[in-house]
Amino acid sequence: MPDKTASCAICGAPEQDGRPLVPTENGKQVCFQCVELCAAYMLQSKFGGIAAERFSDMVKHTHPEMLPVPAANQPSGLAIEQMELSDLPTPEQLRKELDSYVIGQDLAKKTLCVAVFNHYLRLRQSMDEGDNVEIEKSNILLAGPTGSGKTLLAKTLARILDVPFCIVDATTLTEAGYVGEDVENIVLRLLQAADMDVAKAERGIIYVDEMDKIGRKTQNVSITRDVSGEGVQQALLKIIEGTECNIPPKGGRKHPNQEYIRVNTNNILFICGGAFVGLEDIIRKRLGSSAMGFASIEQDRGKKEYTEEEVLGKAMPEDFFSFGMIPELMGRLPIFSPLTTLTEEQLVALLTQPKNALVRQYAKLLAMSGVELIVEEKALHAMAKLAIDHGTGARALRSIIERIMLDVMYEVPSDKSIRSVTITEDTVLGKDKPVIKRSKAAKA
Ligand SMILES: Nc1ncnc2c1ncn2[C@@H]1O[C@H](COP(=O)(O)OP(=O)(O)OP(=O)(O)O)[C@@H](O)[C@H]1O
Ligand SMILES: [Zn+2]
Repeated sequence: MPDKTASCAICGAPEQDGRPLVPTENGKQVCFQCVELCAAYMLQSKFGGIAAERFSDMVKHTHPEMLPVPAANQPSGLAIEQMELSDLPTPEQLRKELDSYVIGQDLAKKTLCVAVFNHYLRLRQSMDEGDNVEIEKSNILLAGPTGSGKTLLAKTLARILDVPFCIVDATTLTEAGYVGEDVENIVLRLLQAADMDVAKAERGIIYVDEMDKIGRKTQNVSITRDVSGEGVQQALLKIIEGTECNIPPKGGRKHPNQEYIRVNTNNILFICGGAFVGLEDIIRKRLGSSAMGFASIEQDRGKKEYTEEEVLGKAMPEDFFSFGMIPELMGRLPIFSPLTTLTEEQLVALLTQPKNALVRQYAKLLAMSGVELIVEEKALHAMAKLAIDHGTGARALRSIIERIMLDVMYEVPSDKSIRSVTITEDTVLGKDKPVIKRSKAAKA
């Protein structure tokens, strides 16, 4: 056992708040933060940021006593069920937190924060007895182009609230009895994300992606059953509106004589997302050319043109019917918010501003070898333009920057003389190499 006056052999921090130091083989001790830092560094350099993040997540569960004590009054990190009403982050606080991870998408952020806040108010209320005004669950539908941040928004909110979260691809689901994934399995996923803690899972968030791909195909004259369409929507509907599920603990097919875990989906918040390509046109058409069309007389007289976000913001349930969405399901997704295509400026911001922005990640990796990374403004714009050409939103940025940084990341660790690396517009366009500065000693 470490003695009372022990301190970390790496950073010198004393043992505090009953957080034990980790004994090493030579009799010294290190603090857990240093252990975690080293492990995260090794994982990150070998397997990337995801591995490091997973490791941190795992530590949270296996060694909660080792973690820094959360600062008082900090909204994030507290389990919802332990929160006093005054501790529940307000929509405004949620929004601020989201802003440090997600660029743009103002309307979606606002809508989500209000909806999520109300959802957890509802949850608290259902725990109070003798109440008779029942607040209905408000699941959320997000529509917007691929790589615009739908999944990121849902995931980030779940992390801020510290509730279990899982992502499900709607196209992999089938109704019970068909080949594919049973809809109930998505509840199992959430349960797994909650470490099989049923009470915790029942307060979690499930993000269902690719909702626009499970439309019923009425136009289809085929006599084969519509396995991926309406049936899946019906099955989803049941879970979304709230039902008692019997989950086989190992997943897969149900067997008789198997023990099930009962999970009630009443308080699980569903956020559904899809690209819904063409939605904007459908809404413009419905609203009529006199109201918003390109050739409208008002517009000729100088009335402003409606933006993508403004038009999508006027979406009604019936606009989704032409995607084959069944009315009952739309009725269970009463809150809707559009996301917009990220602009060049927003993509540039995305590269540099969020806490885990790509450029920041590379800068940090290089800094660990004592090398400074400089990315010129023009280079950032060139990357954004390339990403726009790809048409996959922010998703293209990662592969673009990875390609640019490959040689640098390869060379730097074995060349101790390198002091800084500058990425120019020409580097991005493939016309030139990154500009590398070396220390004077090495030059001479
Ligand atoms: N608005 C944004 N702000 C910051 N990062 C973003 C934003 N949009 C997308 N990204 C980045 O791009 C990646 C893909 O985004 P995301 O998975 O949220 O897209 P999506 O809208 O869900 O697309 P899809 O419909 O294809 O699932 C994310 O990992 C995220 O880092
Ligand atoms: Zn230390």
